[in-house]
Parts: sequence; structure tokens; C-alpha cells
Amino acid sequence: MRILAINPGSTSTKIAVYEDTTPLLVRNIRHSVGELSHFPRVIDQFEFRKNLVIEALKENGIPFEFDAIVGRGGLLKPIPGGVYEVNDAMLDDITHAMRSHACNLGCLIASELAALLPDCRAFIADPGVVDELDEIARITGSPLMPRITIWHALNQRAIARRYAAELTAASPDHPVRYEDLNLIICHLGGGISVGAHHNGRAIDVNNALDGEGPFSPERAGTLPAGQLIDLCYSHRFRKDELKKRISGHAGLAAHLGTTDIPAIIKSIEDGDEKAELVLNAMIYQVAKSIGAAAVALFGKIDAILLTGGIAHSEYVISRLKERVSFLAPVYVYPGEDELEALAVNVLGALRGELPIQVYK
Ligand SMILES: Nc1ncnc2c1ncn2[C@@H]1O[C@H](COP(=O)(O)OP(=O)(O)OP(=O)(O)O)[C@@H](O)[C@H]1O
Ligand SMILES: CCCC(=O)O
Repeated sequence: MRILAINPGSTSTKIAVYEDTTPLLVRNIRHSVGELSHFPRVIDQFEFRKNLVIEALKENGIPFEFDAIVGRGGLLKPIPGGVYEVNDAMLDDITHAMRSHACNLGCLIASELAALLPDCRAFIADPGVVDELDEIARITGSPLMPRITIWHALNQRAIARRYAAELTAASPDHPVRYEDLNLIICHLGGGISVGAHHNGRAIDVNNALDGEGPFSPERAGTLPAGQLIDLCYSHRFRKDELKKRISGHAGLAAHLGTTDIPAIIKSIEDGDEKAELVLNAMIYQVAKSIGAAAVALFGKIDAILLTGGIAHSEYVISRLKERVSFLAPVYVYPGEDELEALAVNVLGALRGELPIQVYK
């Protein structure tokens, strides 16, 4: 089976081509803040990112022949995890999605490219709206605003399974499954999500997109509610501009004008005190969220797993470990396994080993 996996993130479009479980091509196409700022809305990046995918395949001599195309995404209604075939209900909900996120493009690009081929099917797997919250975690101080989650479900689960497989490989007589573990998993990407996983379910995890949790390279995280309301009524910003102050032009992008962690660390080394304070504040907020997840798990934690692009950074990881390693052993999985997870999920579905769910 030949599978094209497409993962549009907030700062990159990652693609991979798999022949069964063998990767034939893996590419990370990075997008600068300036490049993406030409597009008023994320959905407007559709043609741009789709063409980049086609160009990357051509440049690498990959023939446009696939059994399935799978995209990461999108921000649909809350649904159980798993593999879903793209259908009209999904495309309709994505096109009119209330929330803007690059992963919405994954579903749309997969669908459009698959339609160019006879017998090629389009899928998504474990989108960011996978919802397994404990009921107690949904309650906020306002009945008007129950909590929802939008998080890196695909990667957090893939990393959890990888950690369990590593434990099993180390002690084959004592096989361990993700479903046996209590884990805190922290995805450090353009957005940051921190999940408390209890026996294979994310019982609490922040809404990394809509202003909840730590701030991140391009998200505001939790904001002071009163000040936010005042800003809404200040006539200083239109609604869409204010939304960008929560997701897009927020976090490190708003404070420092860049989401590029290596560049920020370079300027800290060159003596930029503001960059140092802001980046350290982001690390501090991530550590506090890990502490909150520890409480959700009653302090019974097998491991803390740090993943996402920023987990490549020794500067960030060493400072995080300093604050949280008293809670549990910390393991680092830099980058993400999302492309492989997409491909493996779809391969399982095409082989009949995993159910293909229908989005309604
Ligand atoms: N080698 C590296 N060292 C430090 N930071 C890095 C490195 N590579 C990428 N990053 C940082 O990781 C962040 C992007 O992470 P990632 O690629 O996981 O995000 P994304 O896929 O664009 O968005 P998201 O994960 O939120 O969907 C950026 O802030 C980038 O600067
Ligand atoms: C759906 C992914 C969540 C995020 O980027 O914050």
C-alpha cells in the first residue's frame, strides 16, 4: 500500500510517503511568520500549502500514485479517537469550522488530492478534537462556558505507545501497554498541550488553541479574563484581530516577533534580556501545567514525556526538567511521530485491522 501523509502545523507542512510501513520520503516544509502573514485566514493557505506538497513530491521524484492520502485534522465536532474516512459532512464542517487551525487544511488537501486519482481514498486519524475528558474536568466557574479540548491527540498518543513499546522491549517478560500507564505528555510545538493520560485516556488536557494552558510560540494560553473583556470593548481591534491575539500573533510571536526557538536562544546568548525573560516565562508556564496534570493523576505518574519541535532544545528541556523532575522520571522525544502515526493508522484501516469510523 502506498500512502501519502500530510500534516499541516502552525509553523510547517510536513509530508511523508510510505510503502506500507517503510518511509520513502519525509519532508518538513517550514513557513516563516512573514510568509503566512500574507493570508488573512488559515483556510486561505489551502492552495499555497497544497502546491507545496505537490512540488515536494515532484522535486523528490515521487510518482503521484497512492492508495490513500491521510491528512491531520481537523477541528470538527468532539469525537472519539480513531480513523475516519473523509466524507461530505466532514468537509462541510471543516469549511465552516468555527476554529481556525492549519490542521483543517490536512483534511481538505487529502480530499482534493485523492480525488485526482482513481481508487484513492482520503482519511484523517486522531484529530485534535478527540475528547476523553473526565466529567469533572469539563466544569468551569461559568455554566455558560464548559471546557472543551483541542490538543495534539495524534502525537501524544503515538509517543505514549512508543514509550510503552520501549518498556516492553526492555523487559519482554513484562509487556506494557499505553492502557496500563499514567502519563503526563507535553507537546511543545507552535501550540503547547499538556495531557494527563490515565490508562489510555486523556482525562484532562488543555485547549491549546483557544486560550487555555501555557503560552506557546504562537498562542496566548490562559489570559486574564477581565482584561480580555475590556480589550474586546476597547474598539482598538476587530474581532478577527483579537482572535489572532489568542492564536497566531500571540505568545513568542507577539512578544518577540518570531516563533523560531533556535533564533531566540541565539539572541539570548547575544545578551537579549527580554528574549530570556519571555522564553523562561513560557517554560515556567509549561512546568506549572505539568504540575496541574500531576494533581489530575493524584500524583501517581509513571513518566513525564516531552515531545514536539521544541523538545529538540537543550535550553528549554534542561530548564523544564529542573522544575518538574521531582514529580516523575522525564523522557524526551524530540519532534513528533505524527506522519508515521497517520500512515500506520490508515494502513491498519485499509488492512481491516482497525475500524474505519464514519463522521456524522
Ligand atoms: N532543532 C530545534 N531546536 C529548538 N526548537 C526547534 C527546533 N526545531 C523546531 N523547533 C521549534 O519547534 C516549534 C515548532 O514545533 P513543531 O514543528 O512541533 O510545531 P508545528 O507542527 O508547526 O505546530 P504544532 O505542533 O503546534 O501543530 C517552533 O517554535 C520551532 O522554532
Ligand atoms: C489540534 C492541534 C492543537 C494545537 O495546535 O494546539
